[in-house]
Parts: sequence; structure tokens; C-alpha cells
Amino acid sequence: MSLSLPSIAAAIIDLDGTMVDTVGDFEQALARTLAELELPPVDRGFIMRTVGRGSMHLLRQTLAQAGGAPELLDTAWTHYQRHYADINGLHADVYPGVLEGLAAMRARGWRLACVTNKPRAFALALLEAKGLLPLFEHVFGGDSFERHKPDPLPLLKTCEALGTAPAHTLMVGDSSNDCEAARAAGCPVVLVSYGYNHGEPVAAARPDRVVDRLDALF
Ligand SMILES: O=C(O)COP(=O)(O)O
Ligand SMILES: [Mg+2]
Repeated sequence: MSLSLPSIAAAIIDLDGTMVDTVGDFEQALARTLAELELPPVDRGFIMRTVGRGSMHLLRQTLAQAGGAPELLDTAWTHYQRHYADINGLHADVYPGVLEGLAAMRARGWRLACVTNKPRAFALALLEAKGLLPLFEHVFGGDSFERHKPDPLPLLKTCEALGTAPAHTLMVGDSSNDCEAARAAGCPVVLVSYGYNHGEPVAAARPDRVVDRLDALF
């Protein structure tokens, strides 16, 4: 599939690793959760390789990495949600070029939606804290639909909500999850080079284009 920008009417933008560098938030919330369970913290590299498949996946992997018993997962989840809500956005920065890129999309008349695997309540609070929320018509999280990315369902549902055909709705993300979901939904896809792609170069996912900044798309 080749990317034809003039045919695009809307964009679905991923959050963690694409708009906001949230590793610091994950690091803090996980460290506090593990400390409460009397377990050692995990390192930043592990978090960067593991993030992207939803908070429950991250927590399950983290618990295993820290040597915690799988039976601790429910308790850990309760702690994690409380800690994440407390620090959400405090250790996170909007990447360079994001505001400019989103403004350029809006200037072209594109409709914008955010689709993340983060729980929706955390995504809304983070977008609000970073001043990005007013740019989006819809925000959907990992708990908004029955299945999350890399399943195409969230993208198909978002196209329905936007009223745009998948072929005219550009997915912009940072990982192979975003790319797989887009391919299966029939959306063209651009990946940013700077996010979290499970430690792999994004080009390996074979998106329609790779950009180093969101505003480099135009
Ligand atoms: O797994 C996460 O919570 C991050 O997800 P995202 O990259 O889809 O925003
Ligand atoms: Mg991401």
C-alpha cells in the first residue's frame, strides 16, 4: 500500500511512544507498586521493550521480571492503578514536533481520534494535562472495546465513530501493534522512529512510511 496524503480525511493517533514519552510515568508507577509488594524495581530498558500491549500485560510481565508470584497480579493491579493515577503525566513529555504535526493535520481538515492501549481514563487525564485533549474528537483506550491493538477492532470502531472509511483514515503509531492493527483494518499507516517498538526497529513492521517527527509527515 502506498501512502497518498491527499486522500486522507482523518487520522488515528497512538498515545504512548507516539505523542507522549511516558516511560518515566511507567517507571514510577511500577516502582511504587513493586515496593508495596516488597519486590525490587525493574529497569527502564525492560519497560521500554514491554510497553505497548496494555497496562495489564506490562504489569504481568513486570511482576514476573521482579520475581513476584503470578497470584499477586490482582493485588498488584489495584496498587498500580492507584499509583499511576497519582503520577500520571508528571514524568512524561510531549515529543518534539507533535503539536506542530497535529496542528498541520487539523489545518488540512483532518478529523482526529486517539486510540491507545492505555486505560481510557488514564489517556484522557494525560491528554488533558498535556493540553492535547481539545484536538481530538474521540479518545479510546485499551478498555474501550472487547479487544485492543494489534486487533483491528479499535481502529474499525474509531473509523465508524469518525464516519470515515478505513482507506482514508491514517493510523499513526510507534509500534508493530499499531501497524498490524492498521493493516488488518485496511488503514494506511505511518510509524514514528522514536517510540517503543519492543526493542525492534520500526521499519521491520513495514509501515507505509517512517517519520522522525510527527511534523515531518508533510
Ligand atoms: O500499552 C500501553 O499502555 C501503551 O499503549 P499505546 O502505545 O497504545 O498508547
Ligand atoms: Mg505506542
